[in-house]
Amino acid sequence: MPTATNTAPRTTPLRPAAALSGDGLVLRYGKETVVDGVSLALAPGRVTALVGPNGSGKSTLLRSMARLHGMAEGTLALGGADGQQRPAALLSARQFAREVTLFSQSRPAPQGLTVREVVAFGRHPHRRRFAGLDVKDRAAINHAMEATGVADMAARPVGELSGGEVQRVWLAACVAQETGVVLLDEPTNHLDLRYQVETLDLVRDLADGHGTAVGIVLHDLDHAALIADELLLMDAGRIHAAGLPADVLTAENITKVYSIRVEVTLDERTQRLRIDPIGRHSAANPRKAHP
Ligand SMILES: Nc1ncnc2c1ncn2[C@@H]1O[C@H](COP(=O)(O)OP(=O)(O)OP(=O)(O)O)[C@@H](O)[C@H]1O
Repeated sequence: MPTATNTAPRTTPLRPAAALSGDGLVLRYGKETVVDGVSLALAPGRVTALVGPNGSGKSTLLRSMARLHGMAEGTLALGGADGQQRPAALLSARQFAREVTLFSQSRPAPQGLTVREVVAFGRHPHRRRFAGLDVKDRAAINHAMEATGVADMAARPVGELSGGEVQRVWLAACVAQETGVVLLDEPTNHLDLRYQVETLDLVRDLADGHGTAVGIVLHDLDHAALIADELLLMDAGRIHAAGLPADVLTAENITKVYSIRVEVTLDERTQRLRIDPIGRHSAANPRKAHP
């Protein structure tokens, strides 16, 4: 059953209580509404992927879930271990940062800081004022650097790193924050093949190994199909379809939303969905096959 709708969220008894949920979210820039009445629930141990065309509202939705974009309408709630929901607005910035982290594309490469120092930013919400790093902080930082493949560059200045390396450093800072909810905006962008795969593996590890609720924006539909437990296909600020990847990523849905023909196939051996866009030069294009 879909967990994201354009109206009220639906729940099933089998589903764990949401770690973070948004209900009836209306998001604007000035007078322009860019997300229009979307509800979604991120559950512990599950990966929810947001896909959709450029400008469909994915990043704005993710930012609002991280309290970085004010809501014109709607509510945001955090779930506790007791199953109770608390309005996110009641938490201080520091309390909220112990529960939710956001990885976004717009993070700079801070000059004059080492990789380890940047990853240590992730521990800020857990530290007492003016206190140094304790044993738990150091363990979290080391683990995050290992998990994101930046441990070997721990002492290097971030200003000297490539774009993809800086991205992995910020991803490590998010992992070091040890939150129950992790929001990721296009984390595989700019990464080479190996680190794209390792980042997707890390996301699954967070969900499967730590029970983290993950919300992730992805452009690559093959990746989304591979990693997501649930998928939200956005179109012009609304949810066009939500549910299991195989139910959402149909040729009909993709063609409607992206305005391009596609072939969707299921690999019998691996049970993986494959989405092949049919471009003008594609062999699957009938006009190409029969000029
Ligand atoms: N700072 C801003 N000021 C005004 N409008 C904005 C701003 N940021 C985004 N928008 C508009 O809001 C809409 C949604 O943008 P958003 O970045 O959320 O979409 P997206 O689905 O994440 O797109 P993309 O796939 O290109 O990253 C777009 O029409 C965009 O032009």
